Amino acid sequence: MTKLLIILNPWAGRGNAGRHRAELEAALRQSGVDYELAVTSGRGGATDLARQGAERGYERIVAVGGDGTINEVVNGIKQAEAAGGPRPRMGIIPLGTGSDFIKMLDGVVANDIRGGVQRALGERTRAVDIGRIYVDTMPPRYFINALGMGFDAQVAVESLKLTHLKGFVVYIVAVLRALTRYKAHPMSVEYDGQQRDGRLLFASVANARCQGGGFWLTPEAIIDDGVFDLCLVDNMRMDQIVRAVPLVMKGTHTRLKQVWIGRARSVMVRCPAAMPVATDGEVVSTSAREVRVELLPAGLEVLI
Ligand SMILES: Nc1ncnc2c1ncn2[C@@H]1O[C@H](COP(=O)(O)OP(=O)(O)OP(=O)(O)O)[C@@H](O)[C@H]1O
Repeated sequence: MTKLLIILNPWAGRGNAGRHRAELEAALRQSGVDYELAVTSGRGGATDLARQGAERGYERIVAVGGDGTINEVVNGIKQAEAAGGPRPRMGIIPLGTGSDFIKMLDGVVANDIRGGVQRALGERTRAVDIGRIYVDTMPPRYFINALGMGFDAQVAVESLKLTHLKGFVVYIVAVLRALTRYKAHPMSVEYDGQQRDGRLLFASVANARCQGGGFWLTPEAIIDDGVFDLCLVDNMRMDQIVRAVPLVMKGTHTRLKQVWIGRARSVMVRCPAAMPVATDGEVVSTSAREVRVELLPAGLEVLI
């Protein structure tokens, strides 16, 4: 009989996930499934729990939280697989702030606990692409939604500091803070053997269309097409960025002359002055000089 490992990040959605714990357990009990509930105690906790769960033979591991929790569970599953273990399938019960990744999954809506439990127990899966990144000398990390380098990663850095705010306002305030703090540096982007150099505001390598809690940076991306969508943005003045923000929220920024959209399977980004890097909204480094990205086609089965 199926046994689920449920990994709950109580802090996701600024405490929204923790407040739904009783409802989650009631839905699990009602479904009759055998499950173990593991609660994270801090950053990186969901990665350790997912890796240990995979090593202990769980075939289905369910992330309960936002994109950061999903990212950590993906990392745990992929780490266990890289060490020679089997690859469990991942379920998602979305209780986060932005929950951008689930916007790619038909019928998956935020805060739908019963629906999430049903999907975790069902047989429908979607094999989605996964990104693997090597940042300077750090061990590899994985992402499922998007990788940001430069200004968009600085937005993630700022949003982590805004613990007193909730919802979409977190990202708007984080953008405003990043605007006053971030300085664009020369970057060199190599993608599938081609190259673009310049003083970039940011470089984003995306698997999905939406990131940062509602910014449709790569509006044509498809999570299982075997290729990344790239969005490179030349440096802009502050007033130009402020005018571009509402366009990015609709995905219509792609017509701006400073924006370049492309596709690639492998990407290398160098920034001698060092840049912030974030995957799925989680800060990986605040001072990276070299980031290598590779695509793992159909790298994970998501229970849908
Ligand atoms: N017990 C905990 N206490 C505090 N923070 C935690 C705990 N467990 C995990 N975290 C951290 O919580 C952060 C936020 O998680 P997550 O991204 O899932 O929620 P969110 O930011 O509200 O949603 P989204 O990323 O979809 O906007 C992650 O950086 C994670 O490492």
